[in-house]
Amino acid sequence: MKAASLTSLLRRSNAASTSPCFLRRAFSSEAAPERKVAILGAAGGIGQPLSLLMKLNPLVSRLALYDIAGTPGVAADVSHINTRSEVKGYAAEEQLGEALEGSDVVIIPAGVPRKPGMTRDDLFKINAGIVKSLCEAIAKYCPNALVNMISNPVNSTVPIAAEVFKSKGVYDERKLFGVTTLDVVRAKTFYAGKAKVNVADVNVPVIGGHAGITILPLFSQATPKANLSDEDIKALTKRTQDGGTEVVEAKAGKGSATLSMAYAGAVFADACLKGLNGAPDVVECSFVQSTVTELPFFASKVRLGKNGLEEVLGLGSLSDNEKQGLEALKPELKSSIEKGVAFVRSS
Ligand SMILES: NC(=O)c1ccc[n+]([C@@H]2O[C@H](COP(=O)([O-])OP(=O)(O)OC[C@H]3O[C@@H](n4cnc5c(N)ncnc54)[C@H](O)[C@@H]3O)[C@@H](O)[C@H]2O)c1
Ligand SMILES: O=C(O)C[C@H](O)C(=O)O
Repeated sequence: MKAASLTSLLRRSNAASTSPCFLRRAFSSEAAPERKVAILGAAGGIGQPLSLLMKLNPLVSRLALYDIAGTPGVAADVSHINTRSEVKGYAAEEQLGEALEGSDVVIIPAGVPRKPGMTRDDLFKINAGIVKSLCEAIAKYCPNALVNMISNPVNSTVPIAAEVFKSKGVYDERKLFGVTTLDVVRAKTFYAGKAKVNVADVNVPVIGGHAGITILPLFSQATPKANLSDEDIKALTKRTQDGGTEVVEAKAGKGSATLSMAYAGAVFADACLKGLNGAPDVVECSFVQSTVTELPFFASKVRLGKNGLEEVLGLGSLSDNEKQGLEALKPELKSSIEKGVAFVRSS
């Protein structure tokens, strides 16, 4: 596939929230401001295709690729692509500061993935420490950057990041995002298949968190409307909640979703960049600090703008099953959030 057609794919994926007139300006690199994006974990299963997709994004002028292993090869490879951004690879911990300095957006897919039989929470032991140390560096070198947290368990790693930033005196809730876009991507794909509508026209909000039943797709708000039975909606909900496990099992020990996640991560980072650049009506779902429920963090539709998170949007009206799903997810989400907070406070 030619680079031009991949970038137009990214363009189309966000077309619902932007006017065609804006798109013409935003995707002309001459008009776009300088923006640095850093990817931490850039040589991994997600990191590599995500690096490729961010290299294809004309809103990026500098791309910093950081990993503790394998970065030089990935950076050299990606840097040969004839698109706007200048690529630099950073391979060792002492180079992390330089990788981060001046970043507008930092994307974090660093950490271990699941194997069959594991929950996302089983990754906490290893990934909590990785995320904590990376966030300490972000607090030091680019405290104003928007942080896009991909590393699992997202329900805990986002609170970990918040606590680290608070402890360093740099926390700004408008800058921290748990990336739940893959849940939306899946919900759209599965809904389009069942409803037999064009997937490019589909919108489905997904709320809650990013693990099992904490992932709550709101198919009652899906558009275009389709006359699906309760059984169909239940099956779609379960498939969306189990989407990650479906991939983990299919990969049979060789990791979890990487390509679809790279796509989802690129869509969300693109939305952050558009917001920073002043595009109107940039709306995505994300796991953020929130007051829409009694939980301190929650995924819902959010509006992105020049300062990052401009507005956490309400949940809208829920079906009875969705209301039950919302109450059912709260205890698990609460305990995952508390686990992340406690990890930082006790260390
Ligand atoms: N949010 C989501 O929807 C979503 C989707 C898929 C995967 N994930 C998560 O993303 C993470 C990465 O998955 P993957 O498949 O890319 O794993 P991977 O093992 O293929 O890659 C992880 C990369 O992180 C690097 N890394 C480890 N410690 C690091 C550190 N301290 N600093 C910088 N880099 C470091 C490794 O060297 C490796 O290259 C996992 O935790 C996975 O569960 C999240
Ligand atoms: O399922 C996983 O472990 C990875 C990721 O969270 C996903 O949803 O694919």
